[in-house]
Amino acid sequence: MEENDDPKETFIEAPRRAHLYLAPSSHGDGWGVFSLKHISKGDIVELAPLLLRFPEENSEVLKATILNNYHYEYWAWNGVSSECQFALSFGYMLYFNHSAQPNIKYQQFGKEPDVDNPSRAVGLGYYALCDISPHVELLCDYGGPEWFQDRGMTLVGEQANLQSCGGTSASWDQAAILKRNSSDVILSSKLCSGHNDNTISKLVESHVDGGFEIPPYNLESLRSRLFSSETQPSSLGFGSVICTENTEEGETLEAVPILVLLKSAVKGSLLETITVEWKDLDFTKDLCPNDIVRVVLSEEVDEDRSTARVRSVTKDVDIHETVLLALAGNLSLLRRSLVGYNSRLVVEHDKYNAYGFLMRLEAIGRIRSGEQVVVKLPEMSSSSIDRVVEELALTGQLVIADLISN
Ligand SMILES: C[S@@+](CC[C@H](N)C(=O)[O-])C[C@H]1O[C@@H](n2cnc3c(N)ncnc32)[C@H](O)[C@@H]1O
Repeated sequence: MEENDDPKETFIEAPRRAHLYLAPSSHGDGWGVFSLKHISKGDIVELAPLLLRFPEENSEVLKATILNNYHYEYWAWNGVSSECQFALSFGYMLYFNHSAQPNIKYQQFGKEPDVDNPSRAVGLGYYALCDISPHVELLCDYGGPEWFQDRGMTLVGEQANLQSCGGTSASWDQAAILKRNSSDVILSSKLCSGHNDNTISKLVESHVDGGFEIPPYNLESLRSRLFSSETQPSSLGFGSVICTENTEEGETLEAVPILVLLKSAVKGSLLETITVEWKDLDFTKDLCPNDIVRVVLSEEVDEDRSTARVRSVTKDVDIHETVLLALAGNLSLLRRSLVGYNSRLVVEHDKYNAYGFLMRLEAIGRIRSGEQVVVKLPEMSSSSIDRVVEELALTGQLVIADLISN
């Protein structure tokens, strides 16, 4: 490789602790996940909790939105039979693209909840199947081409000259690297969601021992997690989002792509706890002339349920009918508060498609390294969350849970 071809030169200064970043993928026209640093075979590349157990009607809701392209499915015992349930992940794992020659694979930590053990919670950890060079896209196997066929999508990138474990030649995804430049690379620069090496080794140990049980969020703990003005982070687990370096007023703590959902789709579901409404946000530009935004939805294209396919469609809707969801990175795990906050969410970008919007977390005042990051949230959002958590407490549903109790 020629010296001036060094792909690293086209990147923004490496961030401090976050090794993963998002950039345009060579697999499809959306984002993909890349690593700034060399990853060794067996390393855990990402670890995040799962939001589990969507009630059946919410699973249908999920399928009718863009989240149909992002959820995980798992089988849970309902006391009589096993049933298919939906789960959503946090962190960057939401943005891993598919390859039949994957270089990462997931491992589940913790055991799924069931009727006898409703307090269990689960996390996912992705680990490297082989050594992976910096700036090579991290790709997992969605379970074959059927995943794309079911959604009426075209699978791309299988012939690309990629480094993968089963792959042949190139150690760099050259085409993708040349396509990128610093302005379209998103770095998770200054946050970590409370997991550290110690947490990871404990998780791995627990898994080897056959799983563990975790206390669920109940009404009280969820409310305090999201709305408390308490500034002391919990020592372990995913509950607290911590700033990893000194940050000045107005600087970006993290920027992630967001998904746009219809408000009617999330109302009353678990998703309501992790979404933000347009009116809760600050906008850096006049984004939506005529208040119209393009949303990606799903629709069933076959009446026969045994062969039903769901495909993505776009629709122009009024922004007041929509909510935004930021699952990648740490934004959905932030503690939200009406008081004692030190950051705010800002929406930035001039495109309206599902891959275009960026949600940026900006520091209000100076934030020191090690400090918990708390985001400002207007009062109205808390009432809807109260309703949801009360319902959850009544039905014993799990919400995002710490993987390790303190
Ligand atoms: C879980 S998301 C992955 C992140 C996505 N690229 C994004 O920007 O949001 C799954 C979606 O990524 C795209 N995708 C993933 N792997 C692909 C592949 N090998 N070929 C084409 N599209 C792919 C499809 O649009 C799919 O619905």
